[in-house]
Amino acid sequence: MAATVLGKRTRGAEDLEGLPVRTTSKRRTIQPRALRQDAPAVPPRRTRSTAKRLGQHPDQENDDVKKTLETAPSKHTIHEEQGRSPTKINSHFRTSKLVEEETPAPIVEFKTPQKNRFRDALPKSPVTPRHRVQSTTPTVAQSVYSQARQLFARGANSGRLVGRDMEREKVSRFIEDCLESKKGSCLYISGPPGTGKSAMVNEVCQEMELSTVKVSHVNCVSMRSARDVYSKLIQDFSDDTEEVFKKSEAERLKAMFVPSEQTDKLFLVSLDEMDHLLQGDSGVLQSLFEWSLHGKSALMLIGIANALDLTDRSLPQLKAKNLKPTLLPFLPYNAASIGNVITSRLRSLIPVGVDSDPKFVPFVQPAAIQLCAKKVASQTGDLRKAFELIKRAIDAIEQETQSKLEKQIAELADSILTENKNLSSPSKAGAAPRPSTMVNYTVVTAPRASIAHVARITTSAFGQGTIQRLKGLNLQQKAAICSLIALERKRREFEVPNTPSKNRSSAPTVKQAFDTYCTLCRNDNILHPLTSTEFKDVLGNLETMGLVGEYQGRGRGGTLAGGSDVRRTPSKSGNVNSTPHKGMDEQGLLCFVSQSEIEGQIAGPGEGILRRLLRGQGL
Ligand SMILES: Nc1ncnc2c1ncn2[C@@H]1O[C@H](COP(=O)(O)OP(=O)(O)OP(=O)(O)O)[C@@H](O)[C@H]1O
Repeated sequence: MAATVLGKRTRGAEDLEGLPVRTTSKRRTIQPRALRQDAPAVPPRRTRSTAKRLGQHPDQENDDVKKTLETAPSKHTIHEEQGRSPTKINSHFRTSKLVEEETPAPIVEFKTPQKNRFRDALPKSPVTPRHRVQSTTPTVAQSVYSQARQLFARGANSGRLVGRDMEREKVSRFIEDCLESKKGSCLYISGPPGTGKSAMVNEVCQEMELSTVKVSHVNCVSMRSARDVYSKLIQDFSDDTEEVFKKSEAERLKAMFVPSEQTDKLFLVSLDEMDHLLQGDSGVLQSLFEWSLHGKSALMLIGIANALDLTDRSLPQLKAKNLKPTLLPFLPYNAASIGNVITSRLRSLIPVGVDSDPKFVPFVQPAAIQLCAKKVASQTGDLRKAFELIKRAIDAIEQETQSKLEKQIAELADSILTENKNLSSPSKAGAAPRPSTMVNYTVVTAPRASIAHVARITTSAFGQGTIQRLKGLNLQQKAAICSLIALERKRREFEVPNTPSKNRSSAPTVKQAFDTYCTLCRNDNILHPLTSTEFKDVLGNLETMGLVGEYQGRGRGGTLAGGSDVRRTPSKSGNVNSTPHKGMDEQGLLCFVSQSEIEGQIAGPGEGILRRLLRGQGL
């Protein structure tokens, strides 16, 4: 027996000779080739060139090799050897001293394989996905509408604030004055939610040179208690760890904000939603205001909340001490300002260099923006609400466009199948219009949300159904709706059934609506009609309520309700304020109220008049 490097005892050549061959294990019966006396040595491989050098014909050489291979143990034998455990092979070679001497083979190092042979076969072990992997359809997920939607998502950073120049100026001046005088002060900004207070303070602070000032923006909603504000300010401003155990946080802050000695250090603290601090210890807010209004103050304090009189009401001691913060109220946005913000955000999506009409607004038609703006301005003036509505309008037009495309594709597939069936007819496949896909649309060409989309959305968003709004109408407003419904019904009756008619895809104009209204009113002197201007004002009011809307034309695959008109002629699209007025007589008009809805709401005074108008006799 001989020992292997690993100390395992293996059988030497001598031992092998004396031992009986076990027939049960085939592997063990096979002797190493080197030990087999009958095994001829495998000649070294020779190439054609070496054969030539030796003066042999290459084919003769091949013959020799063939013969040798016939007599030599087959490759299989070698495989069998290779199939052995490397440890065994290793020990085998070490014990074959004789062989080593005769044929000095290169030392081959056999590594003991790890148990798991294929452990490292893959660079990363595969993991079975736990959830269904969803493949998103690029046409929908990455459509051109996505970027528009993102612009109106909550917290989206979408460029500089639009308008609010006076407020911007006041905030900047407050900070500049403090910097110049090297003295702190206090500014209290109030206003309803979504009026741009926080955004304005952040923007001004970012745009100003405040490298010499220590700045901290605190959102008081995120503070668990009023005292947490102290901790936050200490954390942001103080690097003096020595005083931690000597003084309270309030004392340390006071020493910083009202320094006993003259110092150039200035601190800027903005407290957003600061009314939250009043729920707990109002002393914290009181102290901060007092420090900022102190004669030696180094604290520029900007407090932000909704209530205009918060400082007077909740911090009465300030008044008692004759300390008055500068007040800056942010008034709610009016319809024009809301419209401007939305328009400017949408227009920011038009790529630089794209030649477009300066009045063109992508994704949402100007009239629809105006309706949204008017709606929001009449309710809260909260820009966030307006953004939400526009986002939903974009969703709606995207879905509508997508389903239209799918319908077109289905129709195209149908027509191809029909043509294939009828092989005798010449193929028109080449002539069939190819439906475009969502990815083919650009910011400029994508169908836009219309006033009808926004009307539908505002109706559900403001929780007031059509019925509710109809109830609040006066007689003339109801009369206008009744005559519009009568006119539309009459137009439908004149249409030839089952033929795509021009009439069906167009809407009555404002002029037609007015003429109809006058005709119906004068019929048996039912009602004294309004003048044209008065009638248009009535339509304007109804439009603001989302009961009627401007017809936007058919455009690219547009529908009566939500069609897109990508590039309308300036004369039509120039009407940013979509309220019908003089010169807009040819403007198409849509009524979003159905006959059954108005019928249910015309009970009471003037019911007879309205019913007769609705019947449309004499048209
Ligand atoms: N003039 C503007 N131009 C563009 N975006 C604006 C404008 N005003 C407000 N916004 C946007 O409206 C959203 C709400 O603004 P902000 O948070 O500043 O309102 P706020 O008055 O502080 O409301 P709250 O009182 O609820 O905190 C933000 O996304 C902001 O970017």
